[in-house]
Amino acid sequence: MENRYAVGPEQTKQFTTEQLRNEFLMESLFVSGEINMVYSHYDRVVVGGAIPTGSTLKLDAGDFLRTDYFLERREIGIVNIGPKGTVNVDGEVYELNKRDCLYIGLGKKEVTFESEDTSNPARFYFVSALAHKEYPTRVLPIAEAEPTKLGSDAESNNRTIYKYIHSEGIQSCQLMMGMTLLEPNNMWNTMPAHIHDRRMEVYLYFDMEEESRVFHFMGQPHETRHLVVKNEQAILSPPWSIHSGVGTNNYTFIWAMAGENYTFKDMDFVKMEDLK
Ligand SMILES: O=C[C@H](O)[C@@H](O)CC(=O)C(=O)O
Ligand SMILES: [Zn+2]
Repeated sequence: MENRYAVGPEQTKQFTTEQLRNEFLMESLFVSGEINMVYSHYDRVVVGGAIPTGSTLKLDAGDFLRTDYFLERREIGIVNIGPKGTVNVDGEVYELNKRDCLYIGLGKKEVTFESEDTSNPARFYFVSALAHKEYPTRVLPIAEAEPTKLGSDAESNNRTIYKYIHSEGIQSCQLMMGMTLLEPNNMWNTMPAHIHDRRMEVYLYFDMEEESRVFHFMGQPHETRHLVVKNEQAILSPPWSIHSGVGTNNYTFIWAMAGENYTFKDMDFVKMEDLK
């Protein structure tokens, strides 16, 4: 578990490219045969990746959380971004095909990840937030997630947002999670940009070619910076920051939020003349 403290906008202004990347970019969540996690102090979310290639990989609190088990005080959303795999939750087995989501509620003690075919392993992405009560553990296949069409070809941002965990989908304490698919030849996400000072957000970019890059924009609207992102890398987006990107090729991303309210539409859109 890697620790990341929360930094503020005034400090962030002074950062070099390397410092920006160290604070906000998670470059190596996905490593074959490993489970890797980052603990962020923005709303205390844990972001992780697991690629089970041999035996199962266990979601473990280790000595970092100082709880007896990972979900003792937490809930978690998991999306498989690779070939078929299973998640075992206290003996109950959940199958996840590519793009399916599993939510596990507070208090479940043992969570393990497994691939159906270890030579072509599953790739589990997850985001966990603090929880105050147990909501039912539930799978939502991508086909049953609620789609919302946004953008247009003319603006190069024609895309569909699928919501998995939110007030009208899988219920949770504070975690919201979904996936955005761009139509072919559309490269912009979340432009016009927005901020929501009441919630932090995590972005995972994937389904990208090795040579493709996303230029992810962050920062206060009048003080933007960018991060150059490769396939299966994730971004911590502070509550004071925009989060928007443009790719050199098509890509998909998973967004997750945690924080004060549970209102997906709570977003303050940034006027174009205010972006600097
Ligand atoms: O607060 C909401 C999140 O930023 C995402 O839902 C935005 C997004 O997926 C998009 O516009 O493409
Ligand atoms: Zn947002």
